[in-house]
Order: sequence, then C-alpha cells, then structure tokens
Amino acid sequence: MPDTILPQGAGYGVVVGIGLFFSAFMIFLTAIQARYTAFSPKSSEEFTSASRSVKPGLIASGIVSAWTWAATLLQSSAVAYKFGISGPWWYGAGATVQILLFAMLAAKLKLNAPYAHTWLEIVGVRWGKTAHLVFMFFGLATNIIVSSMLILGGSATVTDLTGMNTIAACFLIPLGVAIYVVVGGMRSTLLCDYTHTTVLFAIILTFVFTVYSTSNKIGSPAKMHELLTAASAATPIPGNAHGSYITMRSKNGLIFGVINIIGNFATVFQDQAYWQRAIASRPASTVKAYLLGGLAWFAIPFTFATTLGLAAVALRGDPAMKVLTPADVSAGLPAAAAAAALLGKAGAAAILVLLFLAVTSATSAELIAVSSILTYDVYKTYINPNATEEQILKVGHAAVCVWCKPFSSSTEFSQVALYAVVCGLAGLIFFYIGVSMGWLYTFMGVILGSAVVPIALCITWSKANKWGCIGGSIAGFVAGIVAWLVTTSTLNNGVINVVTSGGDYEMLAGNLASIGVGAIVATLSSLIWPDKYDWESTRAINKPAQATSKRTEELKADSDSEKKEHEVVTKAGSIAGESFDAAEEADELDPVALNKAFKFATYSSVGLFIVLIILVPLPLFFSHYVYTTAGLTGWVAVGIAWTFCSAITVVIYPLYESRHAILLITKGIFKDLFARGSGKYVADPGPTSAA
Ligand SMILES: NC(N)=O
Repeated sequence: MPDTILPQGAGYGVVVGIGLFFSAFMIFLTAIQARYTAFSPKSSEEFTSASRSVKPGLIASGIVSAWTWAATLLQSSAVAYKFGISGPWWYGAGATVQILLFAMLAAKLKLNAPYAHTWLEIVGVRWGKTAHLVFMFFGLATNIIVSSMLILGGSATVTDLTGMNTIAACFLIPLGVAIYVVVGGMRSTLLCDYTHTTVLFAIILTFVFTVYSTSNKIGSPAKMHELLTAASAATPIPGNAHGSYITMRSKNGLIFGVINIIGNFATVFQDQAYWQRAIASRPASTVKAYLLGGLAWFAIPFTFATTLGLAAVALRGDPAMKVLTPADVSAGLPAAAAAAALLGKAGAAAILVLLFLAVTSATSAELIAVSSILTYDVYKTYINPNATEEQILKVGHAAVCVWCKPFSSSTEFSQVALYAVVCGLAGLIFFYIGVSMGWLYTFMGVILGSAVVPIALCITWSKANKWGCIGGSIAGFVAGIVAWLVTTSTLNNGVINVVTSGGDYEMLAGNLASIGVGAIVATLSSLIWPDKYDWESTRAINKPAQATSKRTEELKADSDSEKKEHEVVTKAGSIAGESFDAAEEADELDPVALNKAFKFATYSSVGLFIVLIILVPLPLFFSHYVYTTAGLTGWVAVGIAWTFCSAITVVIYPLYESRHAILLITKGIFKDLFARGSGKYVADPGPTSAA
C-alpha cells in the first residue's frame, strides 16, 4: 500500500496546474475588462483599489475568499477533533465577529479618509513618521504571519495527501498567485475570488451531504451522534461535560475561543487586505458588504468542521482512517484524513482542490495588500513622494512579486520567482523549526494583539492620543511576549520550547496580556490627555480636485443644460473613472449618510457579537448540556441552512447586482463576433452604473 492516498503527480498537478489555469483565467478577465468596460487595468487606482466602485455582493465574496485561510478549513476541523462540537462554534463565531465589527471601521474610513489607499496612510497623516513606522511593523508582521500560515497549512496537506516535497510545495504554491495578481490587480483578484468562493461552497456542500446523508459509514446526524457517543466513552475529553464530544461545555474549547477572538482581531484590523476591500467598495454599501461577508463566512468553518472534523473522530478505528498523532492534529490534518476515509481518492482530491483554492485566494489578498503598503507607504512616502502614475503602477507590480525588492530591474519572471522565494522561505523556516500552522494560529495574537485597539482608536476617535496609542502597542507587545514566556516556564518546570510554549494556558496568557495592555494604555491615555483631531488632513489624502456632490451641483445649476455641463466637469475629476462618476461618488460620501451607516454598523455588529459570543454559546457552556440526537440534528441543520444562505449571498447575489455589467460585456462580445472591432467599450458622456 502506498504511503499516500494520491500520487505525487496529483500534488504537482493541482499546485502547478490550477495555479497556471487561474493565471490564464485572470489574463482573460483582464483583457475582457480592458476591452468591454470603462475600467482600465493600466490605472494605478484600478490596480490597487478597483476604482473604489465595487458593489457589495462582490466585496462580500472577496471578504469571504480573503478570510478563508488554510486554517479556516484545517484548524477548525482540528479543534472539532480535539474539543468536539464547541471547536467549530468557537472557530466560526470567534473569527466572524471581527469582520462584522470591521464594518464600523469601514464606515469611518469612508467618512474620515475616503480617498486613502492604505490604513497606514491615515496613521501617517494623523500622527506622523514614528507612528507610521511603528504601525507598519505591525501591518507587515500580520501579512507575513498570515502568509506563512497559508503556506504551512497548504504544504502540510499537499505533502500528507500526495507525498509532494514540502519544499517544492512551499515555493510553488505562491507562484501562480503572484502571476495572476500582477496581471490583474484588485478587480480581477475580486473576480477570481468569486470563482474560488463558488467552487469552495460546492465542495463543502458535497462533503456535508456525503457525511450527513449518503455515506454508508456515517450518513445521518443520528449515526454521527451514535459514533461520537462511542468515541466519548472510549476516550473522554478532559474538561468537557461527561468527557463528551457533543457538548458546548468544553473548558479547552472555551480557552481556544478566547485566543481565537484575540488573534483574529489582530489579523483583521491590521491587515491591509480588509482595508483594501473597504477602499475598493462603493461608499454607500461598504457596511452592507462587511456585514454580509462576515455572516456568510461563518458557515465555512462552522459547517465544514462540524462535518469533517467530527467525522474524523467518528471514523476512528475505521480501516480507511489514518491514525492521527498530536503533530498531525496540530498540522491540521484531521479534515483531510476524514475526507480520504469517506470518499477515498475522490475525497482526497476534493480536499486538495478545496485547500488549494482557499490558500491561493487568501494569498492573493495578502499579496495585493503588501503591494499597496510597499507602493504607497514605503515608495511614495519615503522614496519618491512625487511619483508619477506610471511609476506607482510599476512599483505596485514589482512589489507583488518581491515584497522586499520593489525596484528590481530584472524581468517580471525573475521577480515572480523571487517573490516565491520570500514567501516560501517564511513557510519553510517555520516548518523546519517545528512550528505548525496550529501553533502559529494561536500565537498570532501574542505579537499582533497589542496594536488592535490603538489602530481602531486612530481611525475612529478624534480624542485618541498619539503617544498613548504608540506606547500601548509597544508595551502590549512586550507584555504579551513576557506573559507567554513566563507562563510557559512556570507551567513546564522551566522548559521553554516549541511544544511547551504552544499549550492552551501559555498562549492564552500571551494573547490576553498583549491585547489587554495595548487597549488599557491607549484608552486611558486618550481619556486623560485627549487629542482634538478634526480629520481635515486625513480627508484630504489623495482627494481629487473636483469631487463635488451632484446635489450641490444641482443647487448651483440654473438650467438643465448648465447642470449637464457640471456633471461632465465633475466626472472628469473622478478618481473612480467613467462608470462611477464623481458626482455619484461625492453623493455617497455625504457625511450624514455615512454617520448613519456607522451607527447601523455599530448596532448590528455589536448585536451580532453579543448573540454569537455570549447568548448562544455561554448558556450552553454553563448548562453542561450534552446534545441528544435531536439536538445534534438541529445543530447540523442550522449549519446546512446557514451554508445555503451564505452561498446565495456570495455566489448568486453578486451575479444579480452585476447583471447590467454582464449584459454590457456580453453585448460587446457579440458585436465583436459579428463585426470585428465594433464591440470595444466607448465612454458614454452621461453617468452609467458600475460593475
Ligand atoms: N480567517 C480565519 N481566521 O480563519
């Protein structure tokens, strides 16, 4: 019997083949965009922010795609395997609430810095160079840690299923992504994200229906209940009510929940990828996009892990089920093992494709995020403040390829290869020192958590104190590391290594100290020495010369013909290009409407936070309830229904809202087919709708 369920060729085929397929797809999309729409991929605004014109469904799909990491599928299943049903809940809820709460930051971004390219530009303009550099450290550290987790999770699974060389996997995974991001920029990345998300939901639903409906090994929630009950009796989980897998009363599940909430605050609030989607979004619908994206994403880890993570427990002892070591669990392998045990080679292949799509789309989000930071916060801020549009675009492309070498004079191919080296090296270093994806996942809040509250205050609160926020971030960082190491040493007789430092309490202490000290110092100093910031300078960042509201123009215009003239003038000043004109944009940036949107974001996200983190899980935790068959059936049914709603939101809804753009492109293609050259988009002098 071979050591792996799939041949090595399958690993290379998926990693290289699908990577190149999506690169070709991206080139095709970009060509279509350039020919049949008003948006030119040659503009730097279009490359980094899709001309700030994207509608909420596609943004929501992009959020889901960027937020679906290897860990979303693998670590969620690993915690289901370790803690039972509480693991998927804490993973899903504990990483959804940040996206929901980010809707508030997105509303403030549109209100206080509507034309910024990066969140660091806002920090720099408000607080100057020191703050800019300190927070850039946290921003880039976030991108590096997230990218490393993606590479680690992806390569571990590909190696486990196919035997593909881990070093090759680490380097080849980012290669295809780098090519397609360079070719397309933000809009094509969002369209590629959409395709990935569609396939992702199809594969997840296939696994769900296999486990809970068709499989002869499980096949129903009732059988799953029976198998989990038997597993609980055979190997009770310490800290769970009655040692059961089918209870929310799990002490370690709850600890993981707290760590998860903290770490994910850091990786949303200080990752340019999420700011970038807010920047790319139309102002009027940014909040809606984040609320939809967050709610849609919840179903992915929750339902997937409630399916394959629990299946990995239920199938223990099955001849087709691999025996998992603690290292395998930490590497996130229970889901792949269960998929292979249930569906053989087909299951393994499906999980390989699923994982690869998740890893590539999240990596593409990280790439374009880093590219924007290097372009606008390093190159334009410190190297060439008078950079031309052409220079900015060139650096943006180069930065995608090589994080640390944006001015390479080598060919694009060698830049791509160098980028693969940088990203792959980060993954490899962690791999060789024995740091798994699971370890890194619980560690991320220790070093990133301290900047969460200071960054949120900088963007949303006029009273936020500059030195309090900078000091809080640094003090929290130090406190997090110290608390983590001291707890490790205390609990492990002075032994500090990768294994001892990865324990639940060790990571919990580091996470709590980091976010707590950062929050307390930043908030208290701002209350004692409040700033009085008026946001004028951040509102002026990159502001186009003639961004005047259509309403204002209408008031000024004396006649219909004069009004038309005004529209044409404002249109010329639009940063968003011809399909989302300046007057429309200025109307959507109306402060009254944006303040309303902020209030709506606050009420809904805080309300959903209370439901997801307090009202649902805590009563179940304190009641010590162990699910009956009917209880588990209901729990699974909620997951399946939620998954369908999510698929409708991020797969069907974007198609519906883009129907005019799809029609426009289809007409253009048909015109070209019947009269060669006649289908190319020609600018319409009047306002039109955005894709
Ligand atoms: N994106 C996460 N935390 O899965």
